[in-house]
Amino acid sequence: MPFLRRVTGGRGIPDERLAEVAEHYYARGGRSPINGQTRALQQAIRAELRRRGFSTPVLIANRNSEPFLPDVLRGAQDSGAQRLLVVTTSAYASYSSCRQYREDIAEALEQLADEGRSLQVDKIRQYATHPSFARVNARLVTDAVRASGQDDDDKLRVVFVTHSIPTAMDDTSGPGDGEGNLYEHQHDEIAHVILDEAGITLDRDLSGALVFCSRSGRPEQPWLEPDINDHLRQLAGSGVTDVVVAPIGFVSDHMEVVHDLDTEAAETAAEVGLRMTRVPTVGTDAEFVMGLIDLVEERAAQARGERVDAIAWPGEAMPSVCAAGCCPNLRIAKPAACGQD
Ligand SMILES: CC1=C(CCC(=O)O)c2cc3nc(cc4[nH]c(cc5[nH]c(cc1n2)c(C)c5CCC(=O)O)c(CCC(=O)O)c4C)C(CCC(=O)O)=C3C
Ligand SMILES: [Fe+2]
Repeated sequence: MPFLRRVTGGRGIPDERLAEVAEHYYARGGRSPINGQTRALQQAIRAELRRRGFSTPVLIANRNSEPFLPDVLRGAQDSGAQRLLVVTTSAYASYSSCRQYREDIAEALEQLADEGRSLQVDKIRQYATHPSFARVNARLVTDAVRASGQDDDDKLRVVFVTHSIPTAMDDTSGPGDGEGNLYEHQHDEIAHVILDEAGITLDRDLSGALVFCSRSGRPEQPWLEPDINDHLRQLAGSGVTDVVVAPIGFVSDHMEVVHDLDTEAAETAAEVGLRMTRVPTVGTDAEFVMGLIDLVEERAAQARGERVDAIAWPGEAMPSVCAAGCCPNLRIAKPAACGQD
């Protein structure tokens, strides 16, 4: 509950919802698998850096549980660090998946400034549009479609899933000079190229849809839809027998995946008679990790003032330094690090 209260900090998520979510954690020993998964990613990043000849220390900091960001920054400075480069475990644009992290970095730096400390913190660009991310997801979906054993294209659907967010948050996602809705748009584009790639590799005419999980908030507040469970019920009545569920919105098999998909959505699928194959998240896939370290090198080159060609697929590269006012906090304006504002 203390963790859940920190996550939702004053955002009007009803207590009943928190009590319900707490049960998902209690059912798994009172903790999330995300901690172990983040440590595995830390090791994989460290190994890839070593392979490229860098001995840079790799630290973990959380927004809502130990080790907390300000403590980690303080510790890093005590051991001699002057600059840090942030890699978030979150790929897409939006307030929840990008700016909120930047606000927490700014707040931590302010705390340190009050203690007379100063550190420079930069961040790699959001990597949903770095080619490695879509490529790894396409390979994982291809393998899962093959493993499903369903060869009839009419009977199989790929169900792409991401975290629902309030529609008001999606509406303002993006650099601000664009049309908004960049969160949903980036997912749509990735879902499309994955279907294309998997279809080409398997010589099949695959179809699928983008759906959402883990909605919270007040019922009267609109969030992105359809919910995966409603979508599965609908598919069952349309001749589909097999679903391949691809959690493209997440980078590890954390609680949203093991509970909301592997438990809840799997129950719905069983109830309506659909066979469900769940695609793994990118996790510590070597190609994904290499992509992250390519971005680390890209950001370092930018910091040295070198011209870099920021590769992207699908869509456009997100900036390493976010635009002023992008993906705004809809409740209170707060300072955010790693951006023009
Ligand atoms: C876009 C997005 C991502 C993906 C990008 C990213 O990864 O950043 C994400 C990831 C995650 N969300 C997580 C956990 C939770 N999110 C909650 C609540 C919320 N998430 C939101 C959005 C997102 N969330 C939003 C708009 C809310 C409403 C309240 C608010 O505006 O803040 C709540 C409160 C209870 C509830 O209502 O469900 C919990 C416990 C965990 C940890 C899982 C674990 O422990 O294994 C992870 C990785
Ligand atoms: Fe969340």
